Order: sequence, then C-alpha cells, then structure tokens
Amino acid sequence: MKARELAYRVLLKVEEGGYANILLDDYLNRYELSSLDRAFVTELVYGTIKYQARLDWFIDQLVKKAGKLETGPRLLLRLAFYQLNHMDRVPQAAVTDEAVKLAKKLFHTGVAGLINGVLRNYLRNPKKIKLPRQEDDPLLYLEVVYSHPRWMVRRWLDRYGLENTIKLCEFNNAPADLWIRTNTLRTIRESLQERLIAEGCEVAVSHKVPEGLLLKSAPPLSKLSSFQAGLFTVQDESSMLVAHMLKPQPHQTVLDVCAGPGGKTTHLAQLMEDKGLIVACDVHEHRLNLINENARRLGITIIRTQLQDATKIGEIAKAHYPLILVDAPCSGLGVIRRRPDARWRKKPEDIATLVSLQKAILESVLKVLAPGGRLIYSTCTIEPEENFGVIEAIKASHPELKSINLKPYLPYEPAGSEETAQLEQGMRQFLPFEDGMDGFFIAGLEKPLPS
Ligand SMILES: C[S@@+](CC[C@H](N)C(=O)[O-])C[C@H]1O[C@@H](n2cnc3c(N)ncnc32)[C@H](O)[C@@H]1O
Repeated sequence: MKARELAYRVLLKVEEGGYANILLDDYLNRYELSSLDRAFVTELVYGTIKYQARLDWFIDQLVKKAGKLETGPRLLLRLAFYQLNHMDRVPQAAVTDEAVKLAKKLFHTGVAGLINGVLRNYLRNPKKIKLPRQEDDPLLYLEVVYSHPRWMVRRWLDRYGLENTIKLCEFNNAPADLWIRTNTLRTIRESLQERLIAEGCEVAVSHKVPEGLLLKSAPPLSKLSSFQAGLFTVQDESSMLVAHMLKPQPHQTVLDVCAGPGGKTTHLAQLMEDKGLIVACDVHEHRLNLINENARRLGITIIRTQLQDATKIGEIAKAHYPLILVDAPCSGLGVIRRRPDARWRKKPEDIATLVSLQKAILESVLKVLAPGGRLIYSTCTIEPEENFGVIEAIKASHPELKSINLKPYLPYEPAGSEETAQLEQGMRQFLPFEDGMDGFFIAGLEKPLPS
C-alpha cells in the first residue's frame, strides 16, 4: 500500500474511535515502507489530526454543501490541504494528482471530480480563503488558526488571556520533546550521556531534574543497546519532579495507587535504591503488566503490583502507609502535544466526572495514610478544578490535613517569588507557557500525628 493510502486508512480508523498512535504503529508494522515513507505517513497522520479544525475551515469554504460531505472524501481533502499548507517539500501537482488517484480507487468518479475541482479551485488563488482574524473574533481565531476545540480555548482564554493562550496552543502544536530518565540503579547520568552520544544521539542535560536527559535526535530507542540494557526509561521532565516531591528513602514502604504503566513507580524505586517496598496499584490489569515489564527491564525488584480500585482501597487495606502517591487519572490537558488526537477526544463534561473520581480516590486513600505520613497528589492537567479545586475540597473536608512546603523537595532552585510562594503553599501548577514543560500539577498533604 502506498503512503497516502496508508495514512488515509489510519485516519479513517481514528475517526471510528481508534487511537492514532496505536493504529499508526500497527499499520506501519504491517506494510513494508522505506524509512522516508514511514516518516511521511507519520507526519501526514499526526499533522492532519492536529490541524483538523484549520483544514476543515478550508474545506468548508470551498465545498458547496460541505455539511453533507462524507467522512472518506473529507479525510482525503484534509490530507491534501495538510500537504499544501504545512508541507512545503511536497509539490502541489503531486498533492492533487495523488488525491484524485486515491479518490478514484476508493470511491466513484464523482468524488474524484469533486476533489479535483476543490483543489484546483483553491490552487488558482489560495489567498481567496481568509482565516478568522484575532481582532474580529478571538475565540474563532484560536479555534481555527490553532486548531483546538472551542470549549478548550474558551476556558484558557478566560483564564490566561489571549497572548498566553496563543503560546499554549503553539506549544500543543509543536513536536513534543523526548525526555529520558537515567536508571540510577545501573549508571550515572554523565556515563549514560556519553554512551548515548556514542550510539548516535544528540543529548542535552536537564537543569531541573538530576536524572533527566533530553534526546534532541536519536535512532529508534528500542534499537539502542543502552535502552536494551535498561539504562534509561522515557519520562517527561515535569513527571520526573513527582517522585522527588515524595522523596522516599531506602527501606521505606510506599503506596502508589494509580501506578500504571509505572513511570513514577520505577522512579520511586530508584530513589529508594531498590530497597524497601512499593505497593503499586491500578484498576487495569494490562497497566500492571506494563509496570512489571518496566521494572524487569530496569532491574527493579521492590515493586509489588496489585489490581485495586483506588476508590475502594480505604475499605479493604489493613496497612497504613507513611508515603502515598496519587498520580490521578485526569483530563491530560497539560500534555496535549504528546497525543495529537487527544484534544478532539476530550469533552468538557469529562472534567466534572474526573473531579468526582479524583476526590473519591483521595478520600479513600487518606484512610490508609499513616499519622505523620505524607501524600503527593499529581496530575498532567492545567484545569484548576482537577488541581487546586480537588485539594481545596479535600482540605475542607479534612481540616486536620496540612499542606506540605514543597520547596525543600524541589530538585532545582525556584525561578522566582511566584514559584516559591506556590511551593511553600504546597501546590505547584506547571504551565507550558511559563515553565517550558508539559502542564503538570503537584500538591503535598500531610496527616499530623495525634497530639
Ligand atoms: C496518570 S495515569 C498514571 C501514570 C503513572 N503514575 C506513571 O507515572 O506511569 C493514571 C492511572 O490511574 C489508573 N486508574 C484510573 N482509575 C483508577 C482507579 N479508580 N483506581 C486505581 N487506578 C485507576 C489508570 O488506569 C492509569 O493507569
């Protein structure tokens, strides 16, 4: 199958509800393509999904009765407009010819004629199509030009203003950085860096987390001998802060209630020098399997996985834990750049449902937090209801809880008084447009000893 048809078939499956990354991997593994074509298909799929609203703007201006356009022809047009507007290196004639050929193969000649007409009409005078202007309608401008759902940009516009919302959307549309965490049980960051450079990677060190390295370019990770030897794992820089905030010591016992696939669990194990015990729970068996796989590859032995709904743990667990991590299920609006289809999958009503779940998890887990124990709550979202809102509600229903001053746990010097103030109050919201990293939230609570 040729590259464009493969991209089209993946997009069709995504429209039917599939996950873009899983489908893309699956199709790329099934069909033999050159590395250039693999890269081309990947960019076509991710770019077309990401810029969907902007591409639809062009289609809706150019197609009469665009509302009646069926999914297949619309996808072919989205693919063509993505190449025309976002991929300079693809010649215009090739875009049109290939789209028409594919339409003939997949549909009847009427569709091929429509696609031919729309693309040629556009190419005669591309400037004819005007994008919405900031000054006329800021919301429509954000929605179309930066291709985000309206409800999402409305929230951000109200909260952060136009300039920061634009920065946030630009961050979401840019390629995601590839961060890795040194497996300090097997090596040190400097040695790993040297080895990665010898393996053909371009590497920079994190100034925020002592184990973090940024891979600016790299061969496929699974091919690297350093990966096979379990010398590192992939984890974003902001996620690497979480385990530091809990700061477990060797020989302690830690409960990690939403642990799959184990990014933070294995980091906790590293900080504990693989001594002690981590009880790692999740509601999904396959997520527990991923924790075990990751632990095996990294040579970690202290993790005990347990299939457990965190909202029920307070009723059944007998033990009390001195350290608990709740890396809660959340809307993920801080990590949109990592999943091109995520923005279209989320719905505004998801937030209230997630808030209820987050509160239920915390309520339950607090029952097994030992007196004097510390709990870290984290999410990869920037929505205040799921972050400050959840913590404030829990503190209101448990007035005995104290916020932890997080500043001493931060592995880098805070950037300024605003960051210091948040940390001292025990809640830190990382924002892409301020912190240059994925959106992330970390809060710390302590259950005092009985007086
Ligand atoms: C943000 S992810 C955790 C990521 C993980 N801590 C890491 O660093 O790799 C949230 C996890 O919570 C799990 N989850 C969702 N609802 C849950 C529940 N009621 N009880 C326990 N786990 C739950 C999901 O399956 C998912 O694996």
